[in-house]
Amino acid sequence: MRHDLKTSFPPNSFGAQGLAASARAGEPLPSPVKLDLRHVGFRFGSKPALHDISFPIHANRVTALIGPSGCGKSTLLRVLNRMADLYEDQHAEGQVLLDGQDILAPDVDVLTLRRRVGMVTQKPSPFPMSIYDNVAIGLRLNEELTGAQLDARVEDALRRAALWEEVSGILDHSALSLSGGQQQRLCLARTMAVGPEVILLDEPCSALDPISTARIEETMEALRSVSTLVIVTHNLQQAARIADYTAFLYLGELVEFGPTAQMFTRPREERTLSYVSGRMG
Ligand SMILES: Nc1ncnc2c1ncn2[C@@H]1O[C@H](COP(=O)(O)OP(=O)(O)OP(=O)(O)O)[C@@H](O)[C@H]1O
Repeated sequence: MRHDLKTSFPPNSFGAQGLAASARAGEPLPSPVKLDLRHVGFRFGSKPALHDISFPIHANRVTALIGPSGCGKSTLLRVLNRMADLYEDQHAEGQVLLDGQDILAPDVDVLTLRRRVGMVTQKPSPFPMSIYDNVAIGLRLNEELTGAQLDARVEDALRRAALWEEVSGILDHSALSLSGGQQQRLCLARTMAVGPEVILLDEPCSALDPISTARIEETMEALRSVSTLVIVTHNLQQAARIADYTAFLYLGELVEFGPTAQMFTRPREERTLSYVSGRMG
């Protein structure tokens, strides 16, 4: 069933028409599939959390994962760089093809995978070392750079993460002395610095003020030319502003996936319509 937002929503319903207005216009330009999720499932011990999820993540595009709290957004993001490998009782099923190769296969080198698919977690986790070293550590491990080149790359990553102006004079201070929002931007800089092909962002702006949020959104926009981005967000306005594609999850299932403009203006599913109109929280 197709819906016309103009007739489906009462005038004072939660921002649906605003979302429609701010949704990225039209169809995203075609691009190859970077990650292809095929029948992905996930269990915490015997408790299922994701069921039979299949959709493509397009290269050099931003894909937003939206849905009510507990629907499995973070769990799905963690599947994409095999974070769950750290826990014995957590199990993913199905296939996730990265450039055609299944990253859930047992013989995949997880460290190499995580260099290609970087993640910024919801709760910032800076290393207990200086601000500078937090960003430089991955660069030192992966590339041979002179001191000046390293300095330039650290500065560039911190600028893109909208943090440089706050930390340029205290680069040798402990990262743990930063505020929560600053730590989150530091973790974003750390991930971006090594140039992963895919960047997974779990609520990257949840602890940020509006100015930092706008800077991060600009960064995501710019990163699309070099990376593929997957972002979990509760902020539907943000999804509408920055995502080319949106996947709506509910109770561990994929309800609908499509171009963001379509998801916010002409969703195919009644449940998507309820969620984007604020009738389902
Ligand atoms: N370590 C865990 N052990 C057992 N169950 C878990 C664990 N982590 C998450 N879950 C469950 O898995 C389901 C999905 O959780 P997940 O954190 O992925 O949801 P979410 O959509 O990201 O939620 P939120 O928007 O609140 O962050 C929930 O039912 C949650 O209770």
